[in-house]
Amino acid sequence: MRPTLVRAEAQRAAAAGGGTAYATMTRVSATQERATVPTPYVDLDRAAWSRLRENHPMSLEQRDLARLRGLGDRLDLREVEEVYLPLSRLLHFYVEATHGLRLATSEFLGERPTRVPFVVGVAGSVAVGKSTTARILKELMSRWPQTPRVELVTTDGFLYPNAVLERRGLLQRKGFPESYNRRALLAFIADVKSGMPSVPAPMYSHLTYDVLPGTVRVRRPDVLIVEGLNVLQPPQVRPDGTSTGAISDYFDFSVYVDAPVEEIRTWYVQRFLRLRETAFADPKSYFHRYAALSDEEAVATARRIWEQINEPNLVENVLPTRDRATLVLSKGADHAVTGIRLRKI
Ligand SMILES: Nc1ncnc2c1ncn2[C@@H]1O[C@H](COP(=O)(O)OP(=O)(O)O)[C@@H](O)[C@H]1O
Ligand SMILES: CC(C)(COP(=O)(O)O)[C@@H](O)C(=O)NCCC(=O)O
Repeated sequence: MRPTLVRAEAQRAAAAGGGTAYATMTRVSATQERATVPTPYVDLDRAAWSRLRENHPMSLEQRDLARLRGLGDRLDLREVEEVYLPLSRLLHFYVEATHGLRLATSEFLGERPTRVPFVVGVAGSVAVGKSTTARILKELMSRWPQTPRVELVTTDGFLYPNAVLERRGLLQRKGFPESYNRRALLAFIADVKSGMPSVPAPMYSHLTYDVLPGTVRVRRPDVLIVEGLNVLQPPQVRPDGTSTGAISDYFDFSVYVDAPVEEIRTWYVQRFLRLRETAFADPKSYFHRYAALSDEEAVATARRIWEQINEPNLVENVLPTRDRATLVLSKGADHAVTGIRLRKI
C-alpha cells in the first residue's frame, strides 16, 4: 500500500474506533514524513475504550470506593465504569484463554490439569496511583465466580531492611532495582505460580519506613496481583553471561500506570503535604520530624526527595519498562485516565 493510502486507511480506522492511528503508523519527526512502521499497540481514547465495556456488569458501589481510593487519588464510579469495567472484561477474556492454553498443554503431555494462579503485574512511578489501580482490580476480579480468591502483594516487602541498605550505601536509592532482594521476589512468584500451598511474603511499613518483622502467607490464590515500581524489569545479565529470570516472566497480564513526570511530581508533593497532617503526625512515623515543617519547608523537602530519589528512578528504571506492559493507563491532571494503550501482539 502507498504511504498516502496507508495514512488514509489509518485515519479511517482511528475515526471509526476513536483510537489514534498509532497501531498502524508512527511519526518520523526528522522529516515530518509518516512512515508505515507497524507497532504492536493500539491506542484508544477514553471514550472509545469505555464503549468496550459492553454489558460487563458493575459490581462496585459508592461505599466501596472510599476503601479503594489511595491518598490524593481520584476515583469515582464513572472512572470505574469507563476505565476499569472494560479492563475487567478484557481480563476476563485473558483468564479464560489462559486457562484454555493450560488445558491444551496438559492434554498434550497426558497429565491431569492443575489449577495455576493467574498473575497480574501493576507497575508505575511512586505516587502515580498504582495501589488504587491494583486494589480495584482485586475487588473486581474477586467478584467473578471463577476467581473468588485474589491476593494482592506489593513489592516493598522485598526491599532490603534499612540496616542492610545503609550498610550498602543504598538508603538514598530506596525503590531502585538494587534496593530489592530480587532473588527472593522471583522465588516468591515462582512458588505461588507453581501451586505451593502456602508461600510467605514479607511486609513493609510506610510508617516506620522499613521492612516489618514477620510475613503474610499467600495460599494458592486464583489470582495474584503483584504491584510495585520495578515489576516489569527485564532479566539481568550476570558477569558470566548467564541471565537471571524476571518476575514478569510469570505475568499473564500487566498494567503500567502512566502520567507526565510533572504531574506525578505535583501529586507527590501534594500527598507529602497531606501526609504531614496525617501519617507523619504519629510519633512512630519515620517522617515525624517533617510534621512540624511549614508549608514552604514541606514543599521544599518533598521536592528534594522527589528530585533526588523518585524522579531519577522513574526516568532511569521505571519508565523504560513501560513498553513491556500488556496495557498502559495514561493519566492526565487530577489522576483521571485519558487514554489506554493495549498491546495487541
Ligand atoms: N510516607 C508515607 N507514609 C504513609 N503512607 C505512605 C507514605 N508514602 C506512601 N504512602 C502510601 O503508600 C501507598 C503506595 O504509595 P506509592 O509507592 O507511592 O505508590 P502509588 O502512589 O503509585 O500507589 C499509597 O497508598 C500511599 O498513600
Ligand atoms: C517503598 C517505595 C520504594 C515503593 O515500593 P514498591 O511497593 O513500589 O516496591 C516508595 O514508596 C518509597 O518509599 N520510596 C523512597 C523515597 C520516598 O520516600 O518517597
